[in-house]
Amino acid sequence: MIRNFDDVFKFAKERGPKTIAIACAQDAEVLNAIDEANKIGIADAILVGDKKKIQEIAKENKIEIEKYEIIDIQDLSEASLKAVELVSTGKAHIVMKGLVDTSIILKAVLNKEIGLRSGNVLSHVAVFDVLGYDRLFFVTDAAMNIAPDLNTKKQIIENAAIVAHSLDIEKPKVAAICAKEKVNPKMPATVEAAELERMSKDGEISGCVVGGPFALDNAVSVEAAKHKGIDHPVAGYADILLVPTIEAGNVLYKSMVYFSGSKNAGIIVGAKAPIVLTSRADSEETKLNSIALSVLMAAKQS
Ligand SMILES: CCCC(=O)OP(=O)(O)O
Repeated sequence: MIRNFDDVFKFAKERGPKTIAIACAQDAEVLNAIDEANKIGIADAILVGDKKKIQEIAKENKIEIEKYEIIDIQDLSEASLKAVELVSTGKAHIVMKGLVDTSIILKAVLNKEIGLRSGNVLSHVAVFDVLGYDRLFFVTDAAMNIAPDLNTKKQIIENAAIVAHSLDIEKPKVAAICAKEKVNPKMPATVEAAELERMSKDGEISGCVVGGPFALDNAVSVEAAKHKGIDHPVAGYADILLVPTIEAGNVLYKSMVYFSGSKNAGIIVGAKAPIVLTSRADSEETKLNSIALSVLMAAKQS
């Protein structure tokens, strides 16, 4: 079982290298991250984007850019489509978002002719290595699904469970996070959380154990759960934190990055191949962690 990012890198070295097609690669953090991933032997890259800018950034950052194939496309949508096409035609295993809006790259991923649709719901999974915990947390969905309905939440959970499986966590515990741990008909998220637990018990959700509703404290802290008198196999032991809406997820994501200094990674799953997708403001380290995570996902999917 993989418990932290050191383990993620250890296993990515064993299960990689994988080739990453980077859409709009003219970004210093992205180029430094992919070059580091290449140096440690987990990834190779095809850089799609503004060649002149890519070469300038490489020179400023002392990156030996000759090692990589560059496909010169300046238009962001066209570059995103080309990166996706490289994956759908088998020339690369993973797509990575460079200096481009999430909506543009996702439009390319969903393109009917050359996209990477699989028929499943696509969702974002952020992985956090939090100081003081001996396991990784999976937060979903902080970036894509705005206000998922019950069935979409089920699929978001199953997508996150697949990511956990790629990290050798066989039966992840999923907490459906709400503002409180009791069902309140005035709070629809609590009603749906209880329904997700029921669906899990009845075998309608695969690859994990779901509990809910939980507030964040009793999902991640055994002491908090005991203090509140909650006796449940998921209470205090959650691996996957299913948030009710994108606002809750995005605030949790950015709180963990900016207030707790947690290490993190992010990918989109549910397509035919993993898509590395972090916040534009995330660090080079986060982008490198995300590459390592995507290598494990690609190894699982191939
Ligand atoms: C994974 C977080 C998605 C996000 O908020 O991205 P931006 O900060 O680039 O908007």
